[in-house]
Formats: sequence, C-alpha cells, structure tokens
Amino acid sequence: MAGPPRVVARARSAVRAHLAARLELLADDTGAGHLAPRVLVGVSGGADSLALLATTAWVAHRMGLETEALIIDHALQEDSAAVAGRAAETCRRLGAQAAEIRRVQVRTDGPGGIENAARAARQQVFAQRLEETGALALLLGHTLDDQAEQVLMGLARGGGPRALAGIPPVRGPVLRPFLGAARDETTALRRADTEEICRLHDADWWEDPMNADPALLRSRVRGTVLPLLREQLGEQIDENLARAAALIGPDVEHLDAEARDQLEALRRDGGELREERDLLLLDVHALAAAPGVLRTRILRDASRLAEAAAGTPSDKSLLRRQVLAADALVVSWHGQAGVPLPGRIEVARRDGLLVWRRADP
Ligand SMILES: Nc1ncnc2c1ncn2[C@@H]1O[C@H](COP(=O)(O)OP(=O)(O)OP(=O)(O)O)[C@@H](O)[C@H]1O
Repeated sequence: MAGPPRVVARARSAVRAHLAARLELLADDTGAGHLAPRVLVGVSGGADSLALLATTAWVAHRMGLETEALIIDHALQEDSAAVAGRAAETCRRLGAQAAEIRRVQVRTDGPGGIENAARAARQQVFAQRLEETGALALLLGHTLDDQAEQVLMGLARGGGPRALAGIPPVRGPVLRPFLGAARDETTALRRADTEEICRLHDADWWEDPMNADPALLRSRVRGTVLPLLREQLGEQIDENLARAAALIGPDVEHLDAEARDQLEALRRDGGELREERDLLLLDVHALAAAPGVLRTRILRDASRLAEAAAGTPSDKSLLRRQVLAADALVVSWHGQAGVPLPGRIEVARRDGLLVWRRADP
C-alpha cells in the first residue's frame, strides 16, 4: 500500500518529533501528569497554520492527545468574523476536537504599528489559553520562509546575535515544528509545502491582505527582496538564511543562559540596597572579570530586572549605545554620571558597585 505523499510524511514526522520531545521533557520534570492531554494549534486561516492543524490532529490522535484550534480574530477587516468562522469549520473537518475563536481589540495607532500590536494581543491570548486548558503545548505554523525573512529583517535592522538566531523552534511550551526538529533546518517545511498539504486535504486557506501591504517591511522582504536575492544569489538563499539561524541559535541560547546564571550569582553577592532610589547592585570588579560577550548580556538582563523593580516597565529594549556606555562604566571609567536607560532608570558606578537606580526626577 502506498504511504502518504512525501510532503505529508515530512510534516507528520516534524510534528511527531516536537510533541515527543515535549512529552519526554515533561516526563523528566514530572510535570506531564498535571497537564491535560491536549495540544493547541494557533490558526490564522493561512496555509501554514491549516496544514499544521491537519498534521497535528492526525499525529496527536495517534499519541492519545486531543487537538484544539485556537483562532484569534483581530477584528482588523470587516469580514474578520466570517474568516474566523470558516477557519474554525475547516479545522473541525481536518480533525480538531475543538475550535476556539477569541476576538481581541488591537490598537491601530500604537508605537510599534498594527503588526506588533496584533502580535502582542495574540501572545497574550496564547498564554492565557495555555493556562486555562493546561495544554501540553501550543504549536505555531512558522515555516522556513518565515525564518529566512526574519533573519534578513534582523540583519537589515542592524540586529545582533539574537536577531540573527531568528525564530526559536522551541520556547517553553511554544513549538514550531515546521522550522525543523532540533534546529535542523534541513527538516523544515517551506510555505509552498504547506499549500500543497492544504490542497491534498482540500482545505481552502485565507491570504492575509497585510502580507501584500508594501508599507510593511515584511511584505517588501517577502514580495520584492527575497525574489531578487533568489534571482541574483541563487534559489538556495532562503535555506542558507535559515541555516545561519540554525547555526547561531544554539550559541546564542548557551550564552544567554550562562549570562542569566552569572547574573544570579552576582546578585547574591551584590550586597544590600543602600539608598531609596537603588534598585539593583552588582559588584563592579566581579562583573569586569566576565568576558565581554557575557558582560553585555548581563547588563541588558540586569537593566530589565531593575526596570521591573522600579515598576516602570517600558517596551523599549536597551540601545546599543546605552549598552556600550554601561559597559564603559564597568571596564574603564569611574566618575561618570549615570547612563539613562529605558523605564526612567539609570545605571551608575558608586563605591565599587554598579548601581541601577531611579533616574533623577
Ligand atoms: N490570528 C491568528 N490566530 C491564531 N494563530 C495565529 C494567528 N496569526 C498567526 N498565528 C500563528 O502564528 C503563525 C505565524 O503567523 P504569521 O507569520 O502571520 O505571524 P508572525 O507575525 O510572523 O509571527 P509571530 O506571531 O511569531 O510574530 C501561524 O502559522 C499561526 O500558527
């Protein structure tokens, strides 16, 4: 008997590998027993997420798991409720035991644009639904094409290693099986593969009109820049960009984890807060002993902690010049005034300590 088409088999194997790894991890942590035998799939109605839903429903069923489609209606077009309703119907036909539609309000005039506001709203619902259902995992349909676009946009914006590491295939309970198993981009699926899977399932998908909006960087990268790069640099450019992310990803994750551990240790030895404005103190000599790649990460993480401690969290990350100025306080400079940071705080040097404190009013 002939097996499933090759593309379907590849998709199933990617989803199976991700779910099996998640179950194994939870079994080690003895956390699996507390979780419902359910997986969530974020479905936009696009080809990538419908293909993922169909694949997951098939695989999960055979692993004794239920599949719930989670559809977020951003209410950004007039027909958005109808699009969400049709997607839910398709998901049930493709084997989902449940299909949840959540309507969210998205600010259209926010600082990061509609795209970022929609993403933030989506992530909030994802986290909430994971909590409500106690599901094992939430699966998202990002493909190798999304990864290539992400890396290119990161480079274009002058991003560092984190930007070049692209979209993580696994982050806690959030899994992106179509990015490939264990950072192996050769097992990733292309957007065209997901369209083929949808056609094989006779499932109509929705094309997001925002994808064609030239005002958005992502649309220009997808519609103009990558086609040109394929023509000029070769058809393998998407795979090569995704490979760069796969190669750098583990290095970045390792350094980030190391920096978190070192910050924890430095905080333990950091002494008591002395002034009312103080938020966080670190021993400057201990910090100076860390290599530069860790120091800059520790400074970023510490600044985020201090911002949270101040109760004035901003959605801005540290600028490169702020990191360099803070690092200069550590390695070379003693009497300099505080370096202003996001969230109305600053970092300064005082008595052998690096001090994060509320900024002078
Ligand atoms: N409205 C939605 N409802 C539920 N899931 C969604 C929705 N939009 C996107 N997703 C999920 O996110 C995946 C990626 O979608 P898309 O590429 O449009 O988002 P993105 O903005 O690039 O991603 P991210 O959310 O990571 O920034 C989809 O395959 C789907 O799993």
